[in-house]
Amino acid sequence: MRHTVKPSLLGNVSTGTIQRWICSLQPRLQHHIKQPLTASEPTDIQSIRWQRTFSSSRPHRKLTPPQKGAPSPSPPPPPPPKTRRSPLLLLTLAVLAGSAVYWATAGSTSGSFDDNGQRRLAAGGGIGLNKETFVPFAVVAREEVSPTAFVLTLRLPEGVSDEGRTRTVDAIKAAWQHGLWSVEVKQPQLQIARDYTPLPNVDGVPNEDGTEMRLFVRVVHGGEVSRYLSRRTVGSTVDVRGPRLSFDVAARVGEAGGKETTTKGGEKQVVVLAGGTGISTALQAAHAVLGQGTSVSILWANRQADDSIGLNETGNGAAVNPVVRDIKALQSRYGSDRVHIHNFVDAQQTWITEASVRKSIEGTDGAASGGSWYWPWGKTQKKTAVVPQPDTTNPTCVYHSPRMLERMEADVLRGSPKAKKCSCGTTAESTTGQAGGKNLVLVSGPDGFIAAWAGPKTWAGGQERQGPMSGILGHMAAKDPQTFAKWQVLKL
Ligand SMILES: Cc1cc2nc3c(=O)[nH]c(=O)nc-3n(C[C@H](O)[C@H](O)[C@H](O)COP(=O)(O)OP(=O)(O)OC[C@H]3O[C@@H](n4cnc5c(N)ncnc54)[C@H](O)[C@@H]3O)c2cc1C
Repeated sequence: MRHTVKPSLLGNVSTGTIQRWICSLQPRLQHHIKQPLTASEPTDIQSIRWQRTFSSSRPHRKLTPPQKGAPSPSPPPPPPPKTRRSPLLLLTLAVLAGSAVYWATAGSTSGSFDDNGQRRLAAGGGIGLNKETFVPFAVVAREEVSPTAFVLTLRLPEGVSDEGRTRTVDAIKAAWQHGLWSVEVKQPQLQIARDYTPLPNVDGVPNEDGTEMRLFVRVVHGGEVSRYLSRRTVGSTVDVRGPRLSFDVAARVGEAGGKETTTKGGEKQVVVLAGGTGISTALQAAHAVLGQGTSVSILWANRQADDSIGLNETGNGAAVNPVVRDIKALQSRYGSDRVHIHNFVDAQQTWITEASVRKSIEGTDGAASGGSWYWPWGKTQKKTAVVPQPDTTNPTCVYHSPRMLERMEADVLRGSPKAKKCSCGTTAESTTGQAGGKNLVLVSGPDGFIAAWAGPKTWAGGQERQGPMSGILGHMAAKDPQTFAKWQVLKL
C-alpha cells in the first residue's frame, strides 16, 4: 500500500519534489554515508560500522562556515533580486517537508511504498537475492528479544520466478558454507543501507524453502535503519541485497570440507568475544565449525540482563528469548562440553576481562602443549592432542599469515577461481593436503568494542581491512607470544 502524505502537512508540494529535496539533502542528513544509493542502480556502499549501544557517539560533522580571510574562488555574485527566496528559507522548508514525508511514511507499521513487494516483483524484483540490486523479502515472523532488540524472519515472497528462487537458495546456501556473512538492508525513504548478520538454523532443521533469513536487530538510539526495521511487521517487506561474504572460519581453523563428526572435544577452538548483536556472528562461527570437531566458547557481553534472559536458567525460562533459545539448541545438539557460553552484563557489573579471555585461550594452549588445561571454566582436563602449528611467517600461507590478514577484508569463496590454496599445510584444501589450522579469537561487536579488544580496523584502497592487532589482545599476545602463535584474531 502506498502511504499517502497529508496535504495539510505539505501544502501543494508533490511527493516527488520532496523526495528530490531529500536526495539533495542526503549528504548533510547522513553524515556517515559514503555513497548514496540510487533506486535504479544501487552502488556498493559501505555500511557504517557497528554503532550500537556500546559505542560512543561518533562526532557530528558540522557544516563549517567560510574562513575569515580565505581566498574567494570567484568574484562575488550580484545580490539576488529582492523577490527571490533565500536559500536558507528553501533549505529550512526542504528539511521540514522532508521530515514530514519521512515521519508520515516511516511511522506506518503496514509499510510505505511497495509494502507487499508485488509491484517491484513485477518490475524485475523477482530476480532473487543478488549482490547488485535490492530485492523485497517478506517479513514472515517477528520475535521480541528485549525492549530494544528483536528477530525478524525474512523470506522470498510469492511471485518470484523459479530462476530467482533458485538463485536465492544457492546464494544463501553458499554463504552458509562459506562461514561468516551478512546482508544489506535498505531504508527506502532515505535510500541508505546497513549490514545485518543472519542467525543460523542451529537445530539442524532446514527452513521451509531455503530462502529464509533471520536477522537479530538492536534498535540504535537515533539510528535510521534499525529504527525502520523495528517498525516492520509481519506481512510487510524489507529490501535486501547480498550476500556479503566475510571470513571462512572453517578453513582458517583447518577443518574446511570435513564431514560432521560425533567426536567430542575437538582439537581446535574458536573463542568469540561478542558484544550485543555480535552474538549473531558467534552463532554463525559456531554453525561453521561445530560439525567438524572444533569447540566454541562464546563470551557474550550485553548492557542489560534482558538481552540474555533465560541463559542461565534451565527449563522454559529460556524459551522467551529466541537468541537464548538458539544458544541452548546449539548446546543440546553438540554438547555443552563443546559449546560454552559465558554471559556478562554491564548493568550487573560483570564485564569480559583479560582473565576470562585468558581462561578460554589457555584451555587449548594447555591441550596443544600437553599440560592440564582449563576447559570449561575452571575445570581441569587432560591433554587430548598435539596439533601441528602452521608456518605463519610464510606469506603464501593465505589463511594464517598475520601479515596477509592485516590487509584483508574477507576471504574469497572456497572453490571459486580466485581462491588460493594455503601453502602452509594447515587446511583441508592446502597444497600439502595436511590438516592443521589455527585456533581463532573472533571479536564481533560495535567499533569501540572491537578497537578495545583487538585494535581498530583500517581503511585502504576503499576497503575496510583488518589492520594490525593491538588492544587488549595485542597486549596479551605481546606478553605471551608462544600461546598466541597458535591463535589468530579476526575483527568482525
Ligand atoms: C558486517 C556487519 C554486520 C552487522 N550485523 C548486525 C546485526 O546482525 N544486528 C544489528 O543490530 N546490527 C548489525 N550491524 C550494525 C548495523 O549495520 C547498523 O550499523 C546498526 O543497525 C545501526 O544502523 P542505523 O542505521 O540504525 O544507525 P545510524 O543511523 O547509522 O546511526 C548510528 C549511530 O550514529 C548516530 N548518528 C546518526 N546520525 C548522526 C549524526 N549526524 N551525527 C552524529 N551521530 C549520528 C545515531 O544516533 C546512532 O547512535 C552490523 C554491522 C556490520 C558492519
